[in-house]
Amino acid sequence: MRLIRGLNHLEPLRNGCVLTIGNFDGLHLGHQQVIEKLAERGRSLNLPVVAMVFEPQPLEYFLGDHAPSRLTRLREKTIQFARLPIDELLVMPFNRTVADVDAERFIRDILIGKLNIKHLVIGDDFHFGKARRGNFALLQHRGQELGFTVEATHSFEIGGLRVSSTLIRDALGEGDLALAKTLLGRDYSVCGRVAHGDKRGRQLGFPTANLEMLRKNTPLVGVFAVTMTGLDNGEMQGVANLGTRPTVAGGARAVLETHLFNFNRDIYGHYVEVHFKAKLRDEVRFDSLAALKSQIKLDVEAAQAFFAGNSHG
Ligand SMILES: Cc1cc2nc3c(=O)[nH]c(=O)nc-3n(C[C@H](O)[C@H](O)[C@H](O)COP(=O)(O)O)c2cc1C
Ligand SMILES: Nc1ncnc2c1ncn2[C@@H]1O[C@H](COP(=O)(O)OP(=O)(O)O)[C@@H](O)[C@H]1O
Repeated sequence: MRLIRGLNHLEPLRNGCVLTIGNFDGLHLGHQQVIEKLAERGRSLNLPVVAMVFEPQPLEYFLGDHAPSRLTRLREKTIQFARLPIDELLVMPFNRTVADVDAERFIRDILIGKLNIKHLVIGDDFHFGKARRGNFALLQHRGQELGFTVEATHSFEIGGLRVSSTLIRDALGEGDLALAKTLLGRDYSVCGRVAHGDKRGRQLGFPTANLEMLRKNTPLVGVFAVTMTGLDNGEMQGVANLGTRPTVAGGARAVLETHLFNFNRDIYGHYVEVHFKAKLRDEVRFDSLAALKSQIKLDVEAAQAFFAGNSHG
């Protein structure tokens, strides 16, 4: 998969492509199905498979802090996309200029001029262009004139539930990691680079690898049994706190802190992925560091019990 940031970095696709456009936040099972179907189309037409995402997501541009929390930041989306059968991920910066492009021009200059689309897959509620005037009907119309077909994605259901980013956000908000996993097709995870903290963890006896949650807000808070990948020794088990650390007055922005079992290495600067396996409890404010330390000891035991139970069945 090639990652292309902005149309300026894209040579016009002379032979055309098959395209889908969306937010793809979370790359959940519904998204994965859309990509699989698009890839089939690409194979039968012998054309490259392209996905277009906007960054920031349009709602974030318009609503700022009031936009729904993100499941996946761009880098995480990129990692998940790379696991799917697509050739190009086209990331379009979303700003006033893009928001103001009128729908006809978006079709003419971008979809045809640059991408030369032959087949397009979008949600039937997809709107685009200035004042959101572009929609499915317009695309179908222009498709007939300009020589491309348009297909609506069908909502994908599991056990009667319509898979959506919103449903996953709600599941995470309730700490229902099992439901999130069912909808995502994998454990919910967060990626990032291990950063320096306040060096308090070591004093407490529980060093923690810290990932700053760079997204504005996180749908998930609490203490969890987790695994970490990205280091050279495979999947490692640990316990993690995701939140604002009220005991040490952490700050407004959430941090993900992972204490790994039976591990004692400097991993600052490593790019890792933390996979959430089970929620152990909510984050609380303790009156003293001693009380926090006793609780962390119990959390470690609870997480180890979870892993021990799971390995037997
Ligand atoms: C398993 C675990 C559970 C935690 N639970 C809480 C908590 O409930 N409330 C809280 O304020 N901080 C909690 N913390 C965060 C600690 O305050 C934090 O790890 C410690 O201050 C070290 O910070 P540092 O890595 O910046 O040095 C928890 C940390 C771990 C590893
Ligand atoms: N078992 C472990 N789990 C997590 N990090 C560990 C562990 N052992 C050593 N480390 C290292 O120690 C660092 C965490 O120590 P800590 O005192 O919490 O410092 P900081 O406040 O900078 O996070 C991690 O970033 C990592 O490099």
